[in-house]
Amino acid sequence: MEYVRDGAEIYRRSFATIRAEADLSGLPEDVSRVVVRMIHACGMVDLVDDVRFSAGVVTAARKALLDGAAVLCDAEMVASGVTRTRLPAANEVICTLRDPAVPRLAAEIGNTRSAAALDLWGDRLGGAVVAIGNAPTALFRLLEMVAAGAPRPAAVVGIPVGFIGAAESKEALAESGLEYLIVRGRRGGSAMTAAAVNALASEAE
Ligand SMILES: C/C1=C2N=C(/C=C3N=C(/C(C)=C4\N[C@@](C)([C@@H]5N=C1[C@](C)(CCC(=O)O)[C@H]5CC(=O)O)[C@@](C)(CC(=O)O)[C@@H]4CCC(=O)O)[C@@](C)(CC(=O)O)[C@@H]\3CCC(=O)O)C(C)(C)[C@@H]/2CCC(=O)O
Repeated sequence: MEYVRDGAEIYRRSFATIRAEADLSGLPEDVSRVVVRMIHACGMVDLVDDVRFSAGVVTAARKALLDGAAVLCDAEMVASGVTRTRLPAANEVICTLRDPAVPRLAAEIGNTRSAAALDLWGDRLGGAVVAIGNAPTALFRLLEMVAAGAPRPAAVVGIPVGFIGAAESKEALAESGLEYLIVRGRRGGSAMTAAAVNALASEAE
């Protein structure tokens, strides 16, 4: 069968197609590189219309990663999607969702396991890069924790997907004063979020 078999060539053509079809003209170059990779992960060139970000998010996330910050993820799917070789300082990639304490914590706080898992991030939250790609309740919980005085992360890639709470949690992040990158509305997901972290982690495409 006739198809492209060279991985590097597939990536090159994909990124060229995205840059030809997506209107990236309203984005600063550093954000545009991240959005290209997010589009690459989901195949939707109109995603760019819904991307919102704070002015310093790419600089803040990149500096944090260069300084060795951890990447804190809401779901194993996000953590699995982060390409370790792209991380500049052998950064830890952490997801606490499967910790045996999480179901009990969730019952105690009356929230989902995804939200309760954040309570195990502890001191690692200060200066970290947070990547939330699945659970709106995890993003809400992060904002509650920061509002209650928890250490502030360096940047938040907040792209949970879905119908219940996804849009609202992302709007709340944009209003929080944290450095943020979101996709407004229902769209999001673990693959797109991991792709954003991978773009933030490395200058190279
Ligand atoms: C309500 C939940 C939603 N899940 C979505 C989409 C996907 N979730 C997958 C998987 C495998 C997981 N989802 C959990 C996080 C699970 N999902 C929920 C919760 C019930 C509540 C989260 C919330 O509303 O904020 C949540 C369980 C919890 O108590 O926190 C997961 C932990 C469930 C489990 O396996 O135990 C698990 C995460 C596994 C991991 O660590 O990676 C899907 C693959 C669905 C599937 O299995 O078919 C899919 C992945 C989407 C993605 O790109 O990440 C929604 C749509 C996000 C939804 C929340 C919003 C809504 O409108 O319903």
